[in-house]
Order: sequence, then structure tokens, then C-alpha cells
Amino acid sequence: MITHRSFQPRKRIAMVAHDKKKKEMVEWAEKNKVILARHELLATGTTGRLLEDQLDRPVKKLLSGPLGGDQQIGAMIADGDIDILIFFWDPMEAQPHDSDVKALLRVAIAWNCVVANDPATADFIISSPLMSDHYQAVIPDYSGYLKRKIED
Ligand SMILES: O=C(CO)COP(=O)(O)O
Repeated sequence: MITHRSFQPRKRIAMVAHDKKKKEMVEWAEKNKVILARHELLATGTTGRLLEDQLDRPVKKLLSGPLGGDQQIGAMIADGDIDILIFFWDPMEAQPHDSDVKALLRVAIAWNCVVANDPATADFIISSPLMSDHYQAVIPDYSGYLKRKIED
């Protein structure tokens, strides 16, 4: 059974921002442009388009969040295809796709994904020496859970 997920020095970073947080995301990305250039970026649709324009580099764009983009990122996290999630969600406004937002945050924690929900935390993550290094993240062991489900 795989119990670790390997992070390569080139990290796969998913970036997502709610509408009133998009400006913060674009400013954060601009400030950290040089470090971000060493990594692979993907994003929900609208966030991705803004980041591409600002950073003048390709960003893999998934669907817009309310149209399934959050779920696509969640699925990639569960598949081990994302190392870091930078998700500036809006604490002051309910979203039509609140259930998707919650699901994304939940699945990220379930798989021990590195997560930042605000620029300060994102600053600490992006300046970590682990950003340019190999790293082994522990994958929580859910085998007991699966076994119990089958036995029940
Ligand atoms: O709604 C979002 C995340 O929940 C973000 O989606 P967009 O980047 O397409 O605006």
C-alpha cells in the first residue's frame, strides 16, 4: 500500500479565488512571480485566466468553480496530482456552490495536501525551503476504514 506521496522540486500548485478575492490572488501571484515560475500552475477557469494575463505564462485552466472546477481540483488532489492548494475563499459571502467549496477543502485535508487560504499562509508556504526540494508527504491510512466498510 502506498503510504507516501512524493513531491518533486517542481510543485503542482492549484490556485483558486472567489470573485472578491481575485484581486488579492493576482497581487499575491505578481509578488511571488519569480518563485512561481519554477512550478506548474493550474487554476479554476476565471482565476486561471486572470493569472495567465498577469504572469504572462501558461496556466492550466479547469472549469470555472461554480461549473465544476472546484470538484475537478478535488478529484486531482484525491488522485495525488496536486501538491499545493492556494484557495482564497471569501468568508464574507455565501457562494452558490458552497457545497463544492466545502468538498474541496475537505478532500484537501483528507489527503494531507498543503493548503493556504489567505495570502499570509501562502507567503509562508511559498518561502519554505521545501518548495525547492523533494518531500515525502504521509498519506493518511484509510485501509481500516475501507476494511470496516466491506465487513459491515
Ligand atoms: O468559484 C471558485 C472557487 O470556488 C473560483 O472559480 P473561478 O476561478 O472560475 O471564478
